[in-house]
Amino acid sequence: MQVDNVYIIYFSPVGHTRRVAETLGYALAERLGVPAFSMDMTKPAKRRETMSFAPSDVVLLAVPTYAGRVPNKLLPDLKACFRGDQTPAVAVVTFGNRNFDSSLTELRDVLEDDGFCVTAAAACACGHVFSKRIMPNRPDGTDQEQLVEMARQMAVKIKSVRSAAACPRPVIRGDAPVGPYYTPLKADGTPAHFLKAKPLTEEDQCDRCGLCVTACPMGAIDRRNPLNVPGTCIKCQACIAICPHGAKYFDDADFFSHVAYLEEHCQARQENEWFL
Ligand SMILES: Cc1cc2nc3c(=O)[nH]c(=O)nc-3n(C[C@H](O)[C@H](O)[C@H](O)COP(=O)(O)O)c2cc1C
Repeated sequence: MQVDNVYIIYFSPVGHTRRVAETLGYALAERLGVPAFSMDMTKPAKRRETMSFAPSDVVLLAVPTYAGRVPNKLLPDLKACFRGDQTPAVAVVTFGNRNFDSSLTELRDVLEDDGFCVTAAAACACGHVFSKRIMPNRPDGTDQEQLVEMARQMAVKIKSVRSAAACPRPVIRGDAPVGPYYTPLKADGTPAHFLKAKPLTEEDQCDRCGLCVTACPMGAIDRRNPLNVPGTCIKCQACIAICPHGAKYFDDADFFSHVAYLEEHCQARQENEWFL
C-alpha cells in the first residue's frame, strides 16, 4: 500500500496518552519511511475543526479509557471531526492498570463509521490519573520497547497489503461487542457515585494564573474566576496535574473511596495488548 504520511492524533488531558501515541506513531512512521505529524485534540477548540484524510495517509487515533469505554463526552467530536476515505487507521487506547474493557472496540467502530479502515489496534497500560500509587511510571522502558515492536509489526502488515480496504480487520478480544460502562466501586465494593463531583480550589494557594482554565478539555473552568467551575467536569484530573501550587483538589467521599478501591485492587501490572 502507498503511504505518504502518518498523522498522530490524541486526546490526552494528563499526558499518558500523548506519550504512548507519539512513541508508537513516530516509530511507525520511521518503519514506513514517511513523515509524521502530531495533532493534539485535547483542547475544545481543536475538536471543532473537521479533518479529512486521503487513502495514502495513516491515522493513529489515541484516547484514554474512561469507565471501560471511549470518554463519552468525546464521542460526538470523534464522530464529527474526522473523515477518512478508506484511510488506514490504528486505534489506540490507554488505561490505568484496571482494564480497558470495551474502549478499544468502541474506538475501532467509531473510526470505521468515520470512513477509516482499521488495520491495527493497541491498548496500553499507563499510570492511573486518579492515583500516583497506581503504576506512576508507566509507560516505562519496557512499554517503550513494546511500543516500538508494535510499530514494527503494524508497519509489516500495512506494507503487505494492496489497499487499506483489503487489509484484514483486527479481532479485538474475540470480537466481543461493546459492553456497558464500568460502574466504579467504593472500597466496600458498592457503587460509587461521583458523576457530579467538581474540583475545588484552595483559595490562598491559587494565584489565578489560569493554567487550569486552559488545561481543562471541557472548557469548564471560568476564565475570570478559576475557583468557579460552571461547566461539565469529566474528572480527567488535568487541572490538578497542571496546577503548580497544588491548589485544585476533589473532596468527594465516593470519589476517594473509589480511589482507595483502585489502589487496593489494581496493583498487579497489566500487560499491553495489540491486535493485527
Ligand atoms: C474518568 C476516568 C475514568 C477512568 N476509567 C478507567 C477504566 O475504566 N479503566 C482503567 O484501567 N483506567 C481508567 N482510567 C485511567 C485512564 O484511562 C488512564 O490513566 C489514562 O492513561 C489517562 O490518560 P491521560 O494521561 O492521557 O489523560 C480512568 C480515568 C478517568 C479520568
